Formats: sequence, C-alpha cells, structure tokens
Amino acid sequence: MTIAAKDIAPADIPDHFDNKDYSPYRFFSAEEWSHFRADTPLTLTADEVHRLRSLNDPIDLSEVRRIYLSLSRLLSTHVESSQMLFAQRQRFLSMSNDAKTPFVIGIAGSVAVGKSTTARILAELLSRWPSSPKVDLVTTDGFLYPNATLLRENMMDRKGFPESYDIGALLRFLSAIKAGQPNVKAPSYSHLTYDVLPDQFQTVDRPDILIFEGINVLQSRNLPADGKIVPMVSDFFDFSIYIDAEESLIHTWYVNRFMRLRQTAFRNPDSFFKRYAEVSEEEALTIAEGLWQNINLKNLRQNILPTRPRADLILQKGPNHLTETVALRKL
Ligand SMILES: Nc1ncnc2c1ncn2[C@@H]1O[C@H](COP(=O)(O)OP(=O)(O)O)[C@@H](O)[C@H]1O
Ligand SMILES: CC(C)(COP(=O)(O)O)[C@@H](O)C(=O)NCCC(=O)O
Repeated sequence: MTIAAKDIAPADIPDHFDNKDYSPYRFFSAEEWSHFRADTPLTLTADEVHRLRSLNDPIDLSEVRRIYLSLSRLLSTHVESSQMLFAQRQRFLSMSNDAKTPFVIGIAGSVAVGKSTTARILAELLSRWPSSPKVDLVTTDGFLYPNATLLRENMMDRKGFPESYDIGALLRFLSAIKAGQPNVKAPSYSHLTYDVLPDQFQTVDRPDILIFEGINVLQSRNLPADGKIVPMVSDFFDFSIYIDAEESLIHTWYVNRFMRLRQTAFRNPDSFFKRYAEVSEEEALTIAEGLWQNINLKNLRQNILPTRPRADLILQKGPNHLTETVALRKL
C-alpha cells in the first residue's frame, strides 16, 4: 500500500512549538536567556536604541541587555563557525581565491509585530562586534508588485500575501547575494506612498552579514502547475528568527500604530493614507479594524504563523513588546 501525502492528517503531525514532548526547541524565560550574554559588552546607548525603534515600540536598553546581547553572542558563534567551515572547504578543494558569501539572517513575523525594530537593533549590534563586520539590512516590501499591478489584478486587499510578491525577483536577489556577487540591487518600498518606489534601489555590496526581514521570508512557494520544485527563500538563510506574539496583542499594536500614524505620517500630503488623518476617530478605528481583520490577520493565520516551526529561534513577546520566552532549536 502506498501512503499519499493527503492521507496524513494535520493532527498526526506534532506541533513543534506547542507540544513540548515533540518539540525540537528548548524554551527559556527572558531571565534565563539573559544569562547567556556572558561578558558580551553593551555597545549601544539609550539614545541609539530610541532612534532605532519603530513607532509605538517601547523597547529600551534593558531589553537589549536582557534579550539582544545573548542573541548577538549566539549569532557570533554561528558566523564564526560558518567562516571556519568555509575556510576548511577551501582547503579541501585546494582553492584560495573563492569569494566568501554573506551569512544571511532571516527575520519573519506578522505585520506590526516589531520585525523592523528587531532587525535594526541586531544590524547595529552585529556591526559593532570587534571584527567590525559589514552588515546590510534589506526588507522584502521592495519585492511587492507595484500598486498598479495589484490594482490591475484586483489584488490590493492581498498586499503581503504570497502572491503579491515578485518571488522570482526575490529569489534572483538572494541567489546573487549567496553567489558573492558585488553590487546586487534590491528594490525599495515607501510606507508613505504605500507603493514600490520606481527606479529606487538599495545596493548590497558583498556584506559579511545580510539581515533579510519580512512577513514572508519563511514561506515555501506553492508548486507551479508544471510540478517543478523551486527553491524557498529560507534555503538561502544561515539562521532564521520568528517574532511571535498573541494574535490579540498584535491586533492592538496594529490599531494603536494606525491611530498614532494619523497624528504623524498620515498628515504628510504625500501619504497614501492622508484621508485617514481627516476622518473622525471612530471612522479611523473602523478602517484600521477592517485592514487588520480583512488583510493582515487573514495573512497571519493562513501564511505567516504556519511558518513559525521553520525558525531557528523564536522570540515570543508579551504586552509592551517585551520578550517573555525565547525558543531555540536544539539543532
Ligand atoms: N502606513 C504606514 N506609514 C508609515 N510607516 C509605516 C506604516 N505602516 C508601517 N509603517 C512602519 O513600517 C515598518 C514596518 O512595519 P510592518 O511591516 O508592520 O512590520 P513590523 O511592525 O513587524 O516592523 C515599521 O517601522 C512601521 O512603523
Ligand atoms: C507592506 C506590508 C505587506 C509588509 O511587507 P514586508 O515588509 O513584511 O514584506 C504591510 O506593511 C502592509 O502594507 N500590509 C497591507 C495591509 C495594511 O495596509 O496594513
């Protein structure tokens, strides 16, 4: 008898995160995790953390000390090991001139969970290691199809869903990075105009470390009709992080951020959302609620949360954006 994939019921597959008996993760409270920083120096100041955090994200220096120093130390061991492996492979092949490729860290999680803050703080901390590595940060929003394409395809309410990204461009970008190519261009996105910026690119020139952040980075690609298997974005990652929080918390953060943006970014005459700065508070709440329920929450449930078990490390946040639990893959 042959067992087909469709015969495997989801209930037969242990939930790696919630079922501790089957879990490939070790779980640490924030307090336990903080001890792994050992003697890692704190190289950021309170002002710098303030500058790096996103709107509505109250992260401060004590959170950097509690969570990010241990993470920075862990990542430095991974980067070192991968560089040693690269050198050993060169010796094995009797080669000396092969360009080394960047160590790529993926950061995933819902819209409004705080991925950008984590990515910016990590980028800054890693670039201050004694070896002064060159660290670049790229977000996946630049790889979204432009609004004109989404409108034409009737997909404006699918922004952030897998089909709204030019996955070919995304995979070509990562392939070039991992091949050690110089001056690789990533397209740019503006939250102000809510669109991809035509002809604006970020040039990534052979960094030692690339942080690649976005809601979709741990997703697998649906198989195309011809059955050809295409690589997943995470095939290019050396380490991946999922930023996690209860659905109800992310919901609150999304709506609160939207209401704060009404006082700030939405007032800019160029803002795509400028009309939302002008409507009543009640109307604005209804709009934010609609965007959350109809787009971002659906996407979280269908496409983002299911990728959590692929991450090497999960930061689980509680109220106030503070990390409460860290889950690290046993290997
Ligand atoms: N409409 C908007 N206008 C201006 N900035 C925005 C808007 N939406 C999101 N942002 C900013 O864009 C960044 C990315 O947001 P998001 O994709 O929700 O991810 P996350 O909150 O996980 O970092 C954040 O710094 C956020 O403050
Ligand atoms: C641009 C986003 C899809 C995030 O993309 P990412 O940077 O994670 O690739 C998201 O911020 C967004 O615009 N979502 C659509 C619904 C909304 O306006 O909230």
